[in-house]
Amino acid sequence: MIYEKAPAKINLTLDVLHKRPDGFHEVEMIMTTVDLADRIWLRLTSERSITIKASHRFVPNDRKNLAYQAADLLRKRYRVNEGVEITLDKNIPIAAGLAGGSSDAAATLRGLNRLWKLGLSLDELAVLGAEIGSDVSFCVYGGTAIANGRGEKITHLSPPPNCWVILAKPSIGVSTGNIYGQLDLSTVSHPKTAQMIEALKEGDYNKMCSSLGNVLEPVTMGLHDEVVVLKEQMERFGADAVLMSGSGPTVFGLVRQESRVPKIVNALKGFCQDVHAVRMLGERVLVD
Ligand SMILES: C[C@@](CO)(OP(=O)(O)O)[C@H](O)COP(=O)(O)OP(=O)(O)OC[C@H]1O[C@@H](n2ccc(N)nc2=O)[C@H](O)[C@@H]1O
Ligand SMILES: Nc1ncnc2c1ncn2[C@@H]1O[C@H](COP(=O)(O)OP(=O)(O)O)[C@@H](O)[C@H]1O
Repeated sequence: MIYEKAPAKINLTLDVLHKRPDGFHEVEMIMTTVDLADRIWLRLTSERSITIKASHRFVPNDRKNLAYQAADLLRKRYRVNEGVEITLDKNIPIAAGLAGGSSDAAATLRGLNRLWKLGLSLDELAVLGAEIGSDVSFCVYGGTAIANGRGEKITHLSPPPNCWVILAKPSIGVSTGNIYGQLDLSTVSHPKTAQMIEALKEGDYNKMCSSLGNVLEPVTMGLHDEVVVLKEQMERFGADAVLMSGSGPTVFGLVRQESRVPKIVNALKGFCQDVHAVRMLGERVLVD
């Protein structure tokens, strides 16, 4: 039995440069992993099947599950004859902009590489991950990186300065495809990506806070007032800086001073059920 941790990511920046002929958007985004994670167990089975056991009622337990797709891809590509039972203990909110499914797929790739003794490097797993979804390559490594292309071209960056991250997810779901589809590139205000890279390099917390930006935030906010209200409340309760992650609807607040965290969490819990206070992980997965 092999165990893998599948952490969530947040977007410190998310910029869209243009729409591509293949329908995807060319992005430039800085992501970092946080200490809110799904837990995954992989067990060899004698039958050649892939079985998913998921603890959450909104998570599919068939081939629609991204962890299933990761196992199926590896099995076919490397002609593996063994089967696997994948048990997912979900802690990351679903369809939240936190890459939960992508991280499960990435952890499955890392774990099966060990269980099936395939001897692949993280770089090779990241290339395979891109076939499953745009965020899977980043999740293979974790840590902090800038992603280009449709999200699969990864350049590693310095970890963020230490702070708390408060995540709050309103009880609505958004479709990533729909949010990208409604983006009007003629009106976007681009985030300060270069300044964010400097902030990470210098370990400058205040500069990191003032460099946060996400071009998808106004799109999701235009569709869901809950996200606008949540961002305003988090700012009012005292987070140092607040941004929506990915295509949303999760909003995160950065807080440097530990003593302020419980107050902000309790205030948010008054009107939002899904609130987590976590640390940035910052560092990459240690392998190979
Ligand atoms: C917005 C981001 C930011 O990290 O994350 P989430 O909000 O999902 O966490 C990602 O770009 C989401 O990546 P991911 O969720 O893996 O997307 P995919 O499954 O590859 O694509 C879902 C749909 O989103 C759109 N899409 C995705 C990526 C991209 N660069 N351009 C796009 O236009 C396409 O319509 C695609 O059909
Ligand atoms: N392992 C998984 N965990 C969560 N959702 C999954 C998984 N596999 C497939 N899905 C599907 O992917 C959709 C998006 O889920 P998720 O990855 O949590 O969102 P996001 O990309 O916004 O972070 C869900 O609606 C769910 O049906």
